[in-house]
Amino acid sequence: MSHLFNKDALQGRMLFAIPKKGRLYDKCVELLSGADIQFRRQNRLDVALVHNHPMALVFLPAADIPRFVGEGNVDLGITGQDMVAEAGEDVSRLVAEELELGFGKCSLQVQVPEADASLKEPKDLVGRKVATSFDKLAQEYFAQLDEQVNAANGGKEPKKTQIEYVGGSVEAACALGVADGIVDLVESGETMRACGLHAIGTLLASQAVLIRPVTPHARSNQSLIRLITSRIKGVIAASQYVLCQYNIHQNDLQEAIKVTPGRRAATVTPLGDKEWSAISAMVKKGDVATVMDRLGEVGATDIFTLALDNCRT
Ligand SMILES: Nc1ncnc2c1ncn2[C@@H]1O[C@H](COP(=O)(O)OP(=O)(O)OP(=O)(O)O)[C@@H](O)[C@H]1O
Ligand SMILES: O=P(O)(O)OC[C@H]1O[C@H](OP(=O)(O)OP(=O)(O)O)[C@H](O)[C@@H]1O
Repeated sequence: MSHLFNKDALQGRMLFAIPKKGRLYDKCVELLSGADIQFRRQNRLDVALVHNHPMALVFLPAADIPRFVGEGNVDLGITGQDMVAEAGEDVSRLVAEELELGFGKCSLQVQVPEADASLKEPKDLVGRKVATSFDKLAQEYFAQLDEQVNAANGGKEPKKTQIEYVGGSVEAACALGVADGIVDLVESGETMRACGLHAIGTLLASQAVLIRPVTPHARSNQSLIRLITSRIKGVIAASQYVLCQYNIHQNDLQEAIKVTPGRRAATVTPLGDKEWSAISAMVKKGDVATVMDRLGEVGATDIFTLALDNCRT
């Protein structure tokens, strides 16, 4: 069998980088399936050829994906916004965010032991030790705080926060005496609480994103990139929206459309009874109950919603 990492096997194929493991992996596989991107990932292989398109999936560490995308080694990629930010300005300026994917939502936060009453805000860590896997972002964040604190001190005995890189299990650093505080990701807060930590500051909020190079590679198959991007947008929209339908009297039509403006515009279909129209419009899943209440108030009848299996936006 020829090796998939052999250049010839990938020749002429659009390359799509996917996190090889971790928090984003399962959601990415689900998304690829929704977009009908068919592949079989062989055990231990980090490249999979796609059966039904001239493309290949490249499974890479989430942290490396911004650079591979920015430098045009791959045509599309999925990673976290935190990873793009941590890759630094030299990389992030080469990366265009095509779409927020609505999963992998978390925040990068400054956390300290709850028991340490001397640490109430991030500035209290100035001059002390902070452990993190996000050393670039933490350096920038604390460099600013150091400057503020030192300026307020009139330049006397300037302090510098020490950022310690750790590759994982960052939450253990305080208990192990490695650091006074940490900068790590928080979603539910369970890990943080289980370790007796609490958050005293936020560096950024993040979610998974579809990214592409700002300057596409000359070899890139632009029409396939557009097709795959549009399919992914459709799968994401279908997961975030429902279709809302109802009937409305002409006198109430304008008010009802204000409640359901749709993504671009609501579809208005005349009914047999000329004074009435049927409306269909996409509504954000989280807004459905309120929108239905409001429609009832403005006189809509026969209001219902339909789940979207897939769509193109
Ligand atoms: N608890 C979480 N909730 C939601 N999204 C998260 C969470 N933790 C991480 N992420 C997102 O997933 C990305 C990858 O994180 P993950 O912890 O899976 O890293 P990894 O180093 O690739 O995998 P592993 O931890 O298995 O080594 C992060 O950059 C972030 O965008
Ligand atoms: O707020 P929570 O919902 O508890 O999530 C936060 C945890 O998730 C991430 O780690 P992950 O579990 O992915 O493993 P890792 O520490 O090996 O990166 C992050 O580093 C936190 O430890």
